[in-house]
Amino acid sequence: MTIMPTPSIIVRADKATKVYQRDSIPVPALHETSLEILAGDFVALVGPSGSGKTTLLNLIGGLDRPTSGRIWVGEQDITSLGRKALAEVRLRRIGFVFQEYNLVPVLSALENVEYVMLLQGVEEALRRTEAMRLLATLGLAGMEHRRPNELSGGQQQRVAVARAIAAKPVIVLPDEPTANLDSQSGATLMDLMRRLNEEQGTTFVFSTHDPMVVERARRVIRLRDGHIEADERRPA
Ligand SMILES: Nc1ncnc2c1ncn2[C@@H]1O[C@H](COP(=O)(O)OP(=O)(O)OP(=O)(O)O)[C@@H](O)[C@H]1O
Repeated sequence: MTIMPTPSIIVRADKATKVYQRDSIPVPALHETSLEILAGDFVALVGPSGSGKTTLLNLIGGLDRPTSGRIWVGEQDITSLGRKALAEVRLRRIGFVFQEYNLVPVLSALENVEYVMLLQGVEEALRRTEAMRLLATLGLAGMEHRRPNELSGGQQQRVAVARAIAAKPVIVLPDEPTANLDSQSGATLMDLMRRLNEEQGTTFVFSTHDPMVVERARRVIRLRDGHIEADERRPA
C-alpha cells in the first residue's frame, strides 16, 4: 500500500475577521473566515465586488491585520508579529502581484526582478543569473533591459510575476492578475503561472472576476459578503 504524503499547510486563517473604519463607521469586510492553503495549491478567490477577496489576500499576505482571528504562514502566527517582523515575513515568504503591476519605472525589467533579491542580500552574480532565467521562463528573453513603459501591459504583468517568484516565496498572491490585460495576454499569463505551479510546485492564490482565470484554477473559493460560501477542488 502506498501512503500519500499529506501536503503541508502553507497558510492558515482561523476565524479571521476584518472590520474597516470609514469616517468612524465600521465597514465589515470579512467575517470569521477560516481556510487552509496547501503546498502546491492553485486557487481562485471569486465573488462579487466587495465580497472580501482583496481583504483576504491582504490578510494572508501580512499586508494588513485582522480585527480578530489569527493568520499563520507555515508554523508562524503572523498576527502577533510587530511591524518589522511582519515586513520580514512579506519580504522572505510572500510574493505579491498587484493589479497595477507596481514596477519601479526607472528600473529595467531585469533590475525590477533583481531588486527583491538585492533586499534579501543575494549576491550579485547569482541575482543576475536567476533574474535572467526567470524572465526567460516567463517569455521575456531579449526584453531584460527595457523599462516598464517600453513593455506592454501583459509583459509588465509577467515581469511582476517574475519579481514575485524571484524571492522564492512560499506563496504568490496575485490580485486580479488579468484585470488590465487583453484576453490573449491574460491567457498567456495564466498558462505561465500554471506551469510554474505544476513544474516548480509554486503555490498561488489569486483573486479574479475573469471566467478564463477561474476555468484554469484547481481550487475555487467563493466569497460572498465576507463569508466563504463554497470551497471546491477540481480533479487534476
Ligand atoms: N481600506 C478600506 N477602508 C474601508 N473599507 C474598505 C477598505 N478596503 C475595503 N473596504 C471595504 O471592504 C469590503 C470588501 O472589500 P474588498 O476590496 O476586499 O472586496 P473585493 O471582493 O476584493 O472587491 P473587488 O472585486 O471590487 O476588488 C467592501 O465593502 C469595501 O468597500
